[in-house]
Amino acid sequence: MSGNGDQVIAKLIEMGFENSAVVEAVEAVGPLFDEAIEYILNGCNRNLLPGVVGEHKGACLDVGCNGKMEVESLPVLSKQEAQIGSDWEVKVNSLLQKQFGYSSLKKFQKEALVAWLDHQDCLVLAATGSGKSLCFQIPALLTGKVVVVISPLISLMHDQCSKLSKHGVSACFLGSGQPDSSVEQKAMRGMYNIIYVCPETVLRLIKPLQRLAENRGIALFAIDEVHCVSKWGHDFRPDYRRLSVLRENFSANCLKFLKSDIPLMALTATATIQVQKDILKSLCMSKETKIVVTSLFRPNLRFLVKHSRTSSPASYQKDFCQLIDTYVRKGKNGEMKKTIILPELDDQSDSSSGCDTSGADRISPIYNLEDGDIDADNDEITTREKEMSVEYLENDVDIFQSVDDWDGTIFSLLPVVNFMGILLLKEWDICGSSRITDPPDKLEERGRIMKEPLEQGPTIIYVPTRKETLRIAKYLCGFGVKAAAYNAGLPKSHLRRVHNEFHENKLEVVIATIAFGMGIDKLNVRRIIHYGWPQSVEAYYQEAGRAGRDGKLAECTLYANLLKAPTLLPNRRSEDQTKQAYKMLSDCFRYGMNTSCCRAKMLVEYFGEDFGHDKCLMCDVCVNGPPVMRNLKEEANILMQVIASYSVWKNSADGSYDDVMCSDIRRQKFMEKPNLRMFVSKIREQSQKFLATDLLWWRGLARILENKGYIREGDEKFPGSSWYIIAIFMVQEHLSWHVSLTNPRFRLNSPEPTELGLEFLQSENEQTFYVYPESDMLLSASECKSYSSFSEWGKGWADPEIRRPALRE
Ligand SMILES: Nc1ncnc2c1ncn2[C@@H]1O[C@H](COP(=O)(O)OP(=O)(O)OP(=O)(O)O)[C@@H](O)[C@H]1O
Ligand SMILES: [Mg+2]
Repeated sequence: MSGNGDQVIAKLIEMGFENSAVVEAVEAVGPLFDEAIEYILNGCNRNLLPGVVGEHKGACLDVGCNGKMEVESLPVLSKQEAQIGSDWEVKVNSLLQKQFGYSSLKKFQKEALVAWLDHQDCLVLAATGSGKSLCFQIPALLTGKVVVVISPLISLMHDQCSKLSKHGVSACFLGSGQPDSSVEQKAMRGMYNIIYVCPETVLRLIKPLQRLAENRGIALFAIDEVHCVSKWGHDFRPDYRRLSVLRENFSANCLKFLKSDIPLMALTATATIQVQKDILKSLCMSKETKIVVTSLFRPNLRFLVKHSRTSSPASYQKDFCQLIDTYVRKGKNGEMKKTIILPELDDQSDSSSGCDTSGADRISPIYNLEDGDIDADNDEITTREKEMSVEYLENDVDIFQSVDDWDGTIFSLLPVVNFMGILLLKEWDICGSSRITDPPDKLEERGRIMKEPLEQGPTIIYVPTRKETLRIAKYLCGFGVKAAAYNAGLPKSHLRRVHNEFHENKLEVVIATIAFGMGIDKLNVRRIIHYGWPQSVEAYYQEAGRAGRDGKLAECTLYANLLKAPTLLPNRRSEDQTKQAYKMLSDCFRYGMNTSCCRAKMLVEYFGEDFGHDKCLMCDVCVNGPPVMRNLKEEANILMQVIASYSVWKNSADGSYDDVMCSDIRRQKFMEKPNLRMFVSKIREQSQKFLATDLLWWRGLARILENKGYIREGDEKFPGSSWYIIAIFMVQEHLSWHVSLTNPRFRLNSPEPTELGLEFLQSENEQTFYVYPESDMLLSASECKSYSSFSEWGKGWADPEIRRPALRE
């Protein structure tokens, strides 16, 4: 990043660097942000300050639930340079029981600790809710040294501090959200066992942290939610990328008093293989980094996808009827609490105008609102939203229960050699409670669990825009559901209250944007609803991971308009980031379109895990079975033909395409900007049989052909992209084939048949092409009223009676 000198100076000062140091750095390196930071930090290296800043007195300060500090004894085994003997496991188990009330470490936690004991860097890839936090909390307790945890959200840091405080562990968080200005100084004098800090702040604290390392000692740098490092990930935070300074500034080379580099421990639940590689490289983690991997499979989560137009009151009525029923109609003993008559709503009406809420408590979806507090029209989820969520802070949240019902049952332990030739510990660490303790291959047992009703518990509804959080909250409140909106544009007082009441089980439903997600550790969330397309599979799985952290059955439902391709939410992105964002959106779209593959399998395999089974037996695909396979040889042939002949024509301009292009203008347009619509109209001109076949249907077929490797995007400049999804955008937005992403000159070429595709076209003997039609194909066929050879399809799909038997052996 570079900018004008004043801007760079202002930003650096805002980050907390000293005025004089900033000015000196910018004078030395020019208005270059990264270089200036490096200059300042290197300056730190040159001028390491000796001496004790503060004395560690064997006492620590806890952030109590009221925000006050209380002095407590340090639960440490010894002071600096603790001798951790071979009996470390015994010590850890005793600490675990004493401090947390857990009986033992989970297998993956133990592996991460072994790496740390060996002074090794470690990358922990473990499922949401599996207990990654403990991997970096234990080293602090075991040594009495400080653990510095880099975390992306202040709300998350605060939650963790509050929870630790409940367990009698001293912890604090630093940064813009810290109301007490003395905490930072105290932390740098070694008065807390665990310091949570956001990346922006850690960059400015390098020098004091080096002093801390010399005095009390730093046992470990933990980088939580480390997928934020990677621009290939779903939640890229540029400041995370600068964390390579930790390796540079806390190595034995740099700090002579260290015997070995201070180890780095990086943790996440949602990193694809590409992201994992990027993390290791970006953080300059050691070549010897130990990678601890658990299965990302969450066996107690049931995944479903449902078609809904979303964001209209008519859809709310259809989609939330059951939810309202769950919370409002059933009282404590199962009897009706109050009668709510669901009103007939018309699509245009205001979300709650037609609701009969007589007798229902009127609940406001927003607390403490003053006029002008909400900009309901601000639909954008911008970088600012994330920043605001970073700024948001609760002072009085201390509501977590101490629960010990997560059992690390290991199903298999198989070493796998990963992409770097590093030995991976691959384990099935199933986070089940007593209700779900069986491995996924015990079909009958899982089939039984699947049929059981969900227990009582709250719901989180994720929506793409701030406006929708308000609309849906208002709609649900209108029926007496205790619901509240949560988005970063709302006043902090409201957000604090929602956070509190959600954790205290006073709220039944929270309707949130992405501002309410990462790391939230509430045990009994029973439903996660995504209302509208998520931006990526990673974000989806991360948010879905808030459900069922008690190990009991929970449901994750994606409601999306399966007839409409998703769109990218506005955000500032570079060209590369935009391409990547489209790629991730396209993967998410595939997940929604899928009708034949187990959803849990699709999700975990997205992250590079071999699921090892065909079915989870709980998701909608496993339960309902795939639709009937269809022989689409004829349809595939004709689509391939028009694409292939276009490709030939484009290369040789032999005029064959002219025959079907009626006007010069159209021909010209097609020549320059071919799109699926035009291919389809060409098919319609060639064959009466396909006159009524919907464009959406062809779109689905094109996707299947691409998946089979029969067609591909011709432009190598856009690797990994799916041309079909771009085509969808174009069809919907009436855009040209020349897609303008961030760079208007960016150009996509037309799809072309692959060699495999050409072989397929020529294979006269190959009479069949059986495929599972996907969601858009089925829906478009079922909605098609006029003549269509596919008109029976939708019926087949909708009617379970004529679906495939659900659970095949
Ligand atoms: N060894 C253990 N035994 C029993 N329970 C544990 C153990 N370790 C952690 N837990 C529990 O697991 C739950 C989830 O822990 P944590 O928040 O660390 O998960 P996480 O892996 O960081 O999830 P996410 O990826 O969503 O942030 C916590 O409620 C914690 O109490
Ligand atoms: Mg976590």
